[in-house]
Amino acid sequence: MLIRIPEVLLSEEVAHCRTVLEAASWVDGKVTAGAQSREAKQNLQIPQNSEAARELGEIILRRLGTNPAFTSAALPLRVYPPLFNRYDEGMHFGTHIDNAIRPVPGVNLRVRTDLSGTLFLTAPEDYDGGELVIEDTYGEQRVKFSAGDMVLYPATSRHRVEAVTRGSRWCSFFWIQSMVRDGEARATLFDLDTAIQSLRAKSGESEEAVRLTGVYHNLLRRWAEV
Ligand SMILES: O=C(O)CCC(=O)C(=O)O
Ligand SMILES: [Fe+2]
Repeated sequence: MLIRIPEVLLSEEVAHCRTVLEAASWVDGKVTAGAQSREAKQNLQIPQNSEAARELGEIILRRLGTNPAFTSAALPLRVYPPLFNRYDEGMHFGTHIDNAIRPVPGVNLRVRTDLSGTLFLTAPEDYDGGELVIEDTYGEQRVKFSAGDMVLYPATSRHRVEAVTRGSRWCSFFWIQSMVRDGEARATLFDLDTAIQSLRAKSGESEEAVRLTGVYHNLLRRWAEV
């Protein structure tokens, strides 16, 4: 399941990110790649331990923490500190799969990558190419969202970033360990939660809405690891 989460960052926050990133130093993206993806990866990143990554990562984590769509879709237990990449003209990232386990630098913590996220920091009209292509069970999905929006997709999917042919594509990317490891169970909970929210919006509180909310929490209790 691939989900678009609109307006994770407001336009002034995107602008702030870009200003900070413009002044940051960029290094070869291979520094955080696994053995296979290292061969496929050709982009730039800012170092994980830089002040810029820390400051912007905190802004993004704060926003995600209060985003109802992200919370409902990801049911996050841990979010990997956001990283920042860019693809200038000719850069791309060939087909790969993200590492299953990522140690968080500087702390004794590992994140199991259940979900991958890309948060777009460049408006789609400012570059050509650069689509994130995700191999879903329904076929290939080509993703290029507005600046401030993010895509959340199963980290089990093979994916690639097409070569940029004009301009430069800037993003933040990170991984999420979900409280609900199984993707189908997570998708069922997301569907149920979405239906309950829409039922409440249409008809207010009702006996049925209360019962369904109970079902949601009882399933979550069965399936969640915290
Ligand atoms: O740039 C992107 O959207 C995805 C980056 C990616 O797949 C990765 O770093 O593993
Ligand atoms: Fe990836």
